[in-house]
Amino acid sequence: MTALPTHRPFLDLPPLTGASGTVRLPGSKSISNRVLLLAGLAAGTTAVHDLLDSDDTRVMLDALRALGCTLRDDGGVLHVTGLGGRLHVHEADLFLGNAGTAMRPLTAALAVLAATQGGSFTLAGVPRMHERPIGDLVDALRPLGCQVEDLGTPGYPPLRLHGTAGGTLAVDEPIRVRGDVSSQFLTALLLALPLVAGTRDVVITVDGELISRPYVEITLNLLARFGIEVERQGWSRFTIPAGSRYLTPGHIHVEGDASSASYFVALGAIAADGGAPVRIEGVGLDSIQGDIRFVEAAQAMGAQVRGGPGWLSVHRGLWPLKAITLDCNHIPDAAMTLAAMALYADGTTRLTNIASWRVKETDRIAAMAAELRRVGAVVEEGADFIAVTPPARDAWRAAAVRTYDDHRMAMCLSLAAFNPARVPVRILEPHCVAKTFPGYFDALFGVARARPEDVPVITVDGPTASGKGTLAAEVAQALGYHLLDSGALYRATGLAVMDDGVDPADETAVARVAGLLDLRFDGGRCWLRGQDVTDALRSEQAGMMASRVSALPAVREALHGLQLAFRRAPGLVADGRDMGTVVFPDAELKVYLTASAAQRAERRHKQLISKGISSNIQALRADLEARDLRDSSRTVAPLKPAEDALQLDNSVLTIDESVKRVLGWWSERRPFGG
Ligand SMILES: O=C(O)C1=C[C@@H](OP(=O)(O)O)[C@@H](O)[C@H](O)C1
Ligand SMILES: C=C(OP(=O)(O)O)C(=O)O
Repeated sequence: MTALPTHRPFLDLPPLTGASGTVRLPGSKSISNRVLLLAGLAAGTTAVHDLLDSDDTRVMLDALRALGCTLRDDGGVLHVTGLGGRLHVHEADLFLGNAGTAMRPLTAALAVLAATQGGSFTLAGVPRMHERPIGDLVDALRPLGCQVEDLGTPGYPPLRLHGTAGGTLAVDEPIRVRGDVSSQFLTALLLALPLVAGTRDVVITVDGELISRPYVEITLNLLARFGIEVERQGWSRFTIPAGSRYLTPGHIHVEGDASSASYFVALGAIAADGGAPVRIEGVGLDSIQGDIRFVEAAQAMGAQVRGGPGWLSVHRGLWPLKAITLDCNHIPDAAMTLAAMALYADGTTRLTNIASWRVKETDRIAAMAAELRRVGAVVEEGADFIAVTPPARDAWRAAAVRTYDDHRMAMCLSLAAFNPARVPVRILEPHCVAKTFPGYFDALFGVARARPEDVPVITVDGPTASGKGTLAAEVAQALGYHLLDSGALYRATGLAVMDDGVDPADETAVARVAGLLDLRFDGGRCWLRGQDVTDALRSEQAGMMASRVSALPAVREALHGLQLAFRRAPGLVADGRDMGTVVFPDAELKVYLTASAAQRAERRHKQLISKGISSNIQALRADLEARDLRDSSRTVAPLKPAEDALQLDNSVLTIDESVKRVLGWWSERRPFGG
């Protein structure tokens, strides 16, 4: 399982200037949750390849598990052994988060199963899910004989579905469902009703105009993969033939998510102007997802897109982008990305026929209008449209934008960071991307470029054992910034010098070792020449050696470029001894961390004891004082606070208190207010 993003109150994006490189997309949410349900209803085992791992699929997996399906992860391939249409568990309380693709289809499937085999199931979600309509689906199920009880506001989750064994359903007459609020109600019936199509055709008719039609095509496509060939007459009559049974295809592959692709198509259109394109892998022009047609909309705005099976490649074409007016009913999710692209258009972009935006993760028309205005755009909204006029160059504002627990708000608004005014953007509650794209920001920073001088840096300098490593790591974690433990570079040089038997006093030889340092930081571990040296770096011996080699000017010079390269979006926290004075003299915040020698000796003593290493506190203190003296009296980059550094004596502060202090200073310096 991939790690879900850390919960942090905000993520600041520096002004971004360009983009190129490759993004590998996570799996499609719509395909993943349909495949999981179909595999869960079928007999036998289905091997699902490239399944999306996100909030929406986790709630579906939890539900299947609770219902008695067997799930086995085998090196990234999920083997789902289904129920074969027979309930194994007759009572369960299911929590479905904010996943429409879990709530609606499971409601239909469990209503039918409970009504025919007996059982009682409650389906609930997050508070917003309890504001998302489901009445049209309930209204379709009740006349069949399904018992659906409203546990809250009628027409909305939570619901209880129950029934007694041996019940039959009235499916001889066509089953009517409204299609103008969400296509997921029809999808839910199509996925569930093969359960009762044993001896007769089951017909579903759609009342009212069906919206979001391409999602119904995904449903039909995947039903066919599971052996069920639904006959469709226009968009108003669907027949599930008598004798339909879910048959596992054995293996099934989930395409990359076409809605997730839209952010990178937009990125290419806005920012890939330097030769190399933004390449998107995992979804291509052969996709079965309707949102692939976002590509046409992006092309109409000026994007240059090429593509093939499983890939897209995007360049900037027209600039500024061309404003468009578009009926977006066929691409309700990706259309939000057009609203963000509209920030860079040559006039007013008008997106119409998007009333369903109002009943999704949030009221997306209202939310998008409010947040685009916050960055400076002029926005008009109506019941079913939004019209966006970009900010004039000097009207762009550094804004803290709200995301309303809506993944797409966070991803769309990140595109505002390419503004010509070079103002940063603060994304509030950025972890909401976990609904469908947990790694979104990493993917974005993997391809987006910022000018180094626009990337914010916080430096934390101070004497040995002052706790700067811990403080810097915590601050970096809180802000989602990169971390440079510059001491580790010197320690690693020290280790490499010992390894190679180089004389630590031979400046030229040591500098050569430093210049060729093959060092990699990854997930809190550090590899030197392919070997994990995380613990070795912390040894007293490495520390003493670091202090010696770091006094050599040629060594400091050799490591300088390496250190500068850590300054990458979204930002950097750099800890060391000369970060604020020499390496990042333009850092926005410089902290000089101190603690009394007695305190530092005691901390180091405790640290060593906890590792089972005995030590003498007096000797430690003498060592520290000797090192302080050597570090502050050396001629190159002596240890001293930068003139503009803020001093923090943490002798009597807890780590949390120190972190809070630094984050407080930081927020005072940011342009977002509050
Ligand atoms: O069936 C699906 O997978 C979906 C259908 C669409 O919803 P509506 O039919 O409610 O527009 C879409 O917005 C949603 O993200 C996924
Ligand atoms: C509307 C969306 O989700 P859901 O599947 O919960 O309807 C979406 O992902 O944009």
